Amino acid sequence: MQQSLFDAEPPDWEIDSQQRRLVATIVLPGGVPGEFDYTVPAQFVDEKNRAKHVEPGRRVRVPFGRGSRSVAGYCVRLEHKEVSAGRRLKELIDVLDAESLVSPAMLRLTQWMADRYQTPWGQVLEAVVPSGVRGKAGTREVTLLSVPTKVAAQLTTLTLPPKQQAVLTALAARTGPLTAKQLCLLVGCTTGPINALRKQGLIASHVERVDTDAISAAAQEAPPREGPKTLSQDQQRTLDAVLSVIEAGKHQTILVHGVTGSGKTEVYLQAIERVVAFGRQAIVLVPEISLTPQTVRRFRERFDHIAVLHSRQSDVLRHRQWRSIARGEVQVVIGARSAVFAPTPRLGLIVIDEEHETSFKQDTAPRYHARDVALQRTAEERAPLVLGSATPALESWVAAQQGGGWLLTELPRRIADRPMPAVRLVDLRAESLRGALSRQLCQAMEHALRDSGQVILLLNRRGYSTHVRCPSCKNLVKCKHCDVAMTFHREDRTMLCHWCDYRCAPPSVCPDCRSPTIHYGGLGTQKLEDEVRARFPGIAVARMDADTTRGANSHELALDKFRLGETRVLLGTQMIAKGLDFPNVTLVGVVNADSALHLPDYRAAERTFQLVTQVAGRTGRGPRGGRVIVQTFDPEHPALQAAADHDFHRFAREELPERQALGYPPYGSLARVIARGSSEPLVKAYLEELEAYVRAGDPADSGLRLLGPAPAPIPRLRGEHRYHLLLRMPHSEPLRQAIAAGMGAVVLPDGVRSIVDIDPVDML
Ligand SMILES: Nc1ncnc2c1ncn2[C@@H]1O[C@H](COP(=O)(O)OP(=O)(O)OP(=O)(O)O)[C@@H](O)[C@H]1O
Ligand SMILES: [Zn+2]
Repeated sequence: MQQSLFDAEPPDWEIDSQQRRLVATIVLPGGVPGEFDYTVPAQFVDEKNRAKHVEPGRRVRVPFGRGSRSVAGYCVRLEHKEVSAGRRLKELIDVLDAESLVSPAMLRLTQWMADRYQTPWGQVLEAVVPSGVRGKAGTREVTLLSVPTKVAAQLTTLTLPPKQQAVLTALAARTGPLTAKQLCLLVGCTTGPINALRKQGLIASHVERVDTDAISAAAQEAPPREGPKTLSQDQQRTLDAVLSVIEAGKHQTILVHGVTGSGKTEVYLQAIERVVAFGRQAIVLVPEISLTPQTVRRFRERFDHIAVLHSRQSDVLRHRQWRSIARGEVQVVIGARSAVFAPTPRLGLIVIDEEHETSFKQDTAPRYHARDVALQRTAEERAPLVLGSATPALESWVAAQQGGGWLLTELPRRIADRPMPAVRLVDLRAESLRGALSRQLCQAMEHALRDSGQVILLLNRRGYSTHVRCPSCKNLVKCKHCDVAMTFHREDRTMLCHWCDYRCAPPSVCPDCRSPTIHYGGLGTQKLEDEVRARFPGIAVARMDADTTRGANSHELALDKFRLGETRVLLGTQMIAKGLDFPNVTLVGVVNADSALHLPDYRAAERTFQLVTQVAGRTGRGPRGGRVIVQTFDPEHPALQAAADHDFHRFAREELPERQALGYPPYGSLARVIARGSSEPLVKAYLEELEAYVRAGDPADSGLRLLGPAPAPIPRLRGEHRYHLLLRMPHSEPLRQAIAAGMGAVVLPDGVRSIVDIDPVDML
């Protein structure tokens, strides 16, 4: 949608002067939709002042709206246009960036995202360019002085006052430019003679951005170099498939389905070596949680120039890395989902490891999925995309079947033909459980520890007691602001809401019926830790969850201790479930496999399959083998049965027909509109109106299905009521159009906010 901001009455003298004008098109970062045109004054196209040159990808300042408020926006287009008769465009006020923040390719990508995720283009750009880059963190502008070549040639023929002569000679003798301050120090003068020389045009100046300090970002010590490993047959076959696409210089998506421990990472490394040999760059996306020192080390052992991007970096470091990547100095960028926007000048390959992970989906606007963005980017920049997983997302799996257009390669065996670990499902209904650990799991732990093996225990709930309940009135202690149970954390003796972080003291009487007894039920990682310590005295136990990994390096330190064998039992939430490669782990225990099974989410079975398969994959990775105990109240569940057999094919075969019957992804496209506000009737009424509008405008044969509006599974969050509307259609494009039309037409009442989530992952 092209919009222009015109003044109401053009002055008379403008009307005749219709001509082609240079017009900059601007989008705004603050969520205002639309594109806005401005004319460009001559000073912003002056070749002599590149720092103030207007250019797509730079930010500019413009007068906006009726009051011509000055706002910053991104220039996304620059072209000569007929300015329509009798109208006058406003003028650009200033150019804010001395160089473009985003490449033309990235502009196209963000425009695609804006459409795909129904988010204003400017807002997408603001999210894609890190704040450290926008703020040019760690740099400042300096004015640098130099002697123009013409002047340098006739240096000896000039007659100048002695000080000026000294300054000019000193500056001419330097190979690089200097600041005025440096020059003063060098010659031992004030700025007087320098200014005099600048006035005469004998010294030229230009403005440049420099680092505030000279510390190199690459202070990391390089580990000893490793050569490539001799590949297994499966690995070689997979590598060949990837290399043939790399060499063809085209785009193609390759799904690498390899069981846990089949050596997928080695294949990525060798493929990237080829990309780097071609002078191109690779981007490797990993789930944030897998950004372990182990993964990074494996890349550092192979490549000279690595950039690691993660969420805990300072703005200064992020800005330096961004610039270094943009200059083409970095061979491999490793990072979580936002690394998909790394400004590599010659992209040769994107790899997404553990491509099924939900952390690749962003949960704030723009609600993009890094897999889809990577697909679009590699298609545009004609590079291969490699997706790897032991448990591919069903969307990817279907796309890689016959007719889906992707290539599929499989690694069905582990490295060195190691067997997959035996998995035993323990039926908790048949156990009279005193604590968290069944008799079988305890025995297996004793056995593993006696054999000097190590143990991983997965429990996907942090805290001590996950529900605190009054035994007489049966009421749960809930968060004051959210409709969710609060968790008791024993370390600081507080009740905590995991959604809004609200804390309060544990109640001494029931808040509802004042009964003096309160029951602390439900099992969290803290309680599990206590139980393990009590049952296995003298054994070093470590817990890893969001509470223990707040410190900057705590995650790495905990894993290092486990790798060195100082910790014997590692227990924690899903952050210990994937990516880890510790050969001495001979037992994995899943304390409660059902936690994800009963979520109100059509992917509940898939999530359960993935989690159990991935955590089971952490054992049996060394010559000593390994086994897995999975505790469940639902041992017949097909997802658990398939996970116990490490049988992804069977899981897919059983799950896909159900998805197909219901029209859920991968057989249909899904969107979710969530509305929230303090007034429940208003929130509900808004979605009802939206639902009615979309339904009325729907052609009968579109296949549209509308579900709701209904209260969201978490009906109240941070003091606001939440409703949602689910929309399903066979194809994504018409679905997005229907939503865009509805959102455009139905007025949002005051105090109600709404978001659109295309291809939602979070269903709560
Ligand atoms: N060709 C090879 N020869 C010997 N060892 C190898 C070879 N390829 C990989 N390895 C080793 O095998 C182990 C498992 O490999 P890797 O971690 O890459 O597997 P993966 O498929 O990524 O596993 P997961 O999906 O479980 O994370 C690693 O310790 C790795 O160094
Ligand atoms: Zn809360």
